[in-house]
Amino acid sequence: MTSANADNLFDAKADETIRSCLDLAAPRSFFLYAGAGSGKTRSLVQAVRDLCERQGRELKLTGQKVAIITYTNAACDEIVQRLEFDPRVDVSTIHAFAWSLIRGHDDDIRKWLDTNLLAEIADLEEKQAKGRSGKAAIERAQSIESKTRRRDGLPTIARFIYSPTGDNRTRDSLNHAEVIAMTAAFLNAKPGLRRLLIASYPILLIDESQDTARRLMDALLDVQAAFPAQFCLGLFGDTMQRIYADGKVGLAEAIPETWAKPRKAMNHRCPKRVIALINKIRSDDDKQEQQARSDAPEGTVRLFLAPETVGNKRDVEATAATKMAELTGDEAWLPDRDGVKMLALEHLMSARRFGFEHFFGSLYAYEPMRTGLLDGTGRGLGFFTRELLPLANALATGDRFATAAAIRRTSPLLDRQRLADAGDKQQAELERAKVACDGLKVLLLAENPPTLRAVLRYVAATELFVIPEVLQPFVPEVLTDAATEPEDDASTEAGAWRRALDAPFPEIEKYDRYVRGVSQFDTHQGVKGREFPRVMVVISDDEARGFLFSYGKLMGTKEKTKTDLENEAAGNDTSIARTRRLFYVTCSRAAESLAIVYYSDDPGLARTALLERGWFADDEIEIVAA
Ligand SMILES: Nc1ncnc2c1ncn2[C@@H]1O[C@H](COP(=O)(O)OP(=O)(O)OP(=O)(O)O)[C@@H](O)[C@H]1O
Repeated sequence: MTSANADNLFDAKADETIRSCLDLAAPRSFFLYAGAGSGKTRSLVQAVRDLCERQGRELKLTGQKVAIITYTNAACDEIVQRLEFDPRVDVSTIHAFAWSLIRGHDDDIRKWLDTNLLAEIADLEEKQAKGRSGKAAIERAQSIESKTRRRDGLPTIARFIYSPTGDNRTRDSLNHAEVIAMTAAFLNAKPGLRRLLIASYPILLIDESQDTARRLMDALLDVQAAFPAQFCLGLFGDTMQRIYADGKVGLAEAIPETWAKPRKAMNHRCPKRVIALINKIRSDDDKQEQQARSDAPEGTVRLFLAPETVGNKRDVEATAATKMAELTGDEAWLPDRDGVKMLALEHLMSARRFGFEHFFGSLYAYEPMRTGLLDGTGRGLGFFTRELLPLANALATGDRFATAAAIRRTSPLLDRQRLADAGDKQQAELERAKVACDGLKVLLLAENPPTLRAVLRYVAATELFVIPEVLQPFVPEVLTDAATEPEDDASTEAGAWRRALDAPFPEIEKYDRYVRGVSQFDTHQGVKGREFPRVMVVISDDEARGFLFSYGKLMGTKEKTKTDLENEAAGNDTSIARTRRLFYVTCSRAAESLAIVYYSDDPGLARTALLERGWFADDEIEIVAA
């Protein structure tokens, strides 16, 4: 047997254990505990495929299914495809799965909401009584009012609705947290729902279980404890990769003795040098060590240090990328090649680097829009990304078919009924559409790209597309009230749009690529479960402005605070532990080479601290720009 083949079998025992657990006649629950790149997702897919081969007939006869819960919609699609759309398997996100269990239980939902809203209102009123007047008090009063209104309206709602991927802002809709909390509560309190769950899904597998909403995880653990012989709960995860606040702390310790606990110790993804680094990062946590494949390349890791105060961060990153190209001999590292996955700490850092900050930052400042902005479904966005952008691209390349297709889809100018009504003036109508497109092309290709506002007005004047309601206030030259909010009012949807419309049109394409996940950029959290040949991790505590993570503390340039020490002593999570886990996730995405660009408050001190800790060798650290 060649050594690479032997590597494939290195953790075969774990797969064998999982295989024996997935048995409809004698199910056994299990927790697969394994580090990054160890093939957890691969094991999951293989185990289900194998089960379908062995007992697929039984599943078909009983109508029972295997349920798989993944973390993201992209991960769902990936697994569905790898299982070749097998109808005996239901793959969904936790939110979609939870909703599938409780949807239609409208009376129970109403009762739960009523009790929950009452408790929330009581809590707010108590705070209001104690608190001082000011902005927080005004917001609390608004919140009390809207919750009271929502509670009063509950009896009139016949059917509650929910979209796992949407904003859920209508009065009959539930929000994400409510669906999770409700499902957990119903599973705890309603034996019928438990029985329905295990009868429909005798096997439930959860990928990335370390980040699964803890309330639901607890409820599922309880169901398993009540029906150990009828229900197999299979958890795949890595506690070192718990990066969302919602995940269950201490999951590994909560697993009952009776469960199988297979382990995998080989990392099939990363080169040797990256594995050595992530083993070091992990050594301050649970000390689990991974082994590289025998055919794994050595790989390259570099830490580029620069001061937080450096003038142009993009120059630093370009210098680092060029240096990586030299070191690895891999030209795909060169800055203009788009071959590197750039991981920033948060979305605004990506928007700044990729060049869509004006548009994105303006809308991102308006909190209620964030979910819709990040998945591209928010009000008004489709007008730019799904209607205008395809037309703009078609016009820019002179593709007449694509141009016709882009306007035919939704333009009122080519509306069938309208053309039919035009009778012998049909030709004139078609000519109007052509003239409108020609004018748009001139506008878009002008030396100075137009603002979104200019494009919006042009489209309204030519009737190329229907203007969505949220953008209508910005069409007239003399603005209506909604569009003339104070300059800095980011707390309203109209205020956010007013500023976003000042962005140049080319930002739309970048924004669109970013949210579709096909750009070079992503966040540290956004890439869990994925892998890329070349990864650049960009770190700047100042720029991220977050309080959840602190690379300064992790890298040894900032002291732990009193709260950190207290949390550590009490066994609670700390910002250092959180940051360490996030760093472990990002570094372990690299399949070939890894660059870390770290903007530090004290690069010299960071260097000394990291050398002492042995994370990097002396010649692997470079201080760029002073
Ligand atoms: N036994 C194996 N032989 C060869 N390649 C493997 C094997 N197991 C996994 N791989 C490859 O290693 C990579 C990582 O696998 P996978 O994504 O399933 O790991 P994971 O444990 O889910 O990772 P992470 O926790 O880091 O997201 C993939 O490219 C996969 O195809």
